[in-house]
Amino acid sequence: MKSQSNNGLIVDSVSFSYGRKEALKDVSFTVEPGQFCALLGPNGAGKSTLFALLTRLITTRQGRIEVAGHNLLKSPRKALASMGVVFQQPTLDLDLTVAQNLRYFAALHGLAGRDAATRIDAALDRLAMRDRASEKVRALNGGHRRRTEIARTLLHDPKVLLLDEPTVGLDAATRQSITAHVHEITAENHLTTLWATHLTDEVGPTDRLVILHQGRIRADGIAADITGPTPLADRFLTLTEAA
Ligand SMILES: Nc1ncnc2c1ncn2[C@@H]1O[C@H](COP(=O)(O)OP(=O)(O)OP(=O)(O)O)[C@@H](O)[C@H]1O
Repeated sequence: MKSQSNNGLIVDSVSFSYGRKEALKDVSFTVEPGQFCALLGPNGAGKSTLFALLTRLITTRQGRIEVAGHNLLKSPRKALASMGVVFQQPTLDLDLTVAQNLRYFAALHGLAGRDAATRIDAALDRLAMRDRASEKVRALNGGHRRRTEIARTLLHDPKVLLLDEPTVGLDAATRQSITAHVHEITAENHLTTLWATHLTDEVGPTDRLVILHQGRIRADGIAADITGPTPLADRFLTLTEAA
């Protein structure tokens, strides 16, 4: 996989250690534009460490990361500008309305006036949140807060979407609806989406699937090809039981 490039996401031979603790060991995979890729791993697999590297909260010189054709180490601004991120912990201001949260974020990206308003309306429409634009986030349930965050991350027209366990704490129906929204957005806008989760029911048979365990990739391919006739939950247990 050396030195090839695409407009999606490339993770090439990436390793990272916290002191002597190796959290990622020679991790390589690529996600193409238009693809929804589930990054599935149990607690401690290294998902958050990989997200921290992808968003440059931490850095490593071991390996290469490319985002929408931009090398994260050499062109961090362009790489980060191409990226939309939903972190595991919600980052909305609870005392602002949905629209105010989005307006603030748009301003951070240099978007204002009619352009910002149009983008905000379109993003809220996309997540079926337009009728809640003037509600304070504090009044929303967990699912609507997550939708607001996903709408917010679409405002600057990112090419690559990163979502770190975005359904944590939500009920099954809400998780299903948010997963479906993100699949649709990925296909419609030809986005490259990386969705970290430890829940096998969030992975569809046609999804791209990367299974991470103890910092190493245990499987990479289309989910149905990885599982064969075995249910994913069972296959996942087998792959992650092996040390
Ligand atoms: N700051 C840190 N210092 C030392 N070790 C760490 C640190 N952060 C994470 N680790 C270790 O690195 C490994 C990977 O952790 P990471 O949080 O990336 O996994 P994860 O897949 O995101 O798990 P979770 O689903 O529990 O968030 C784990 O063994 C964890 O204990």
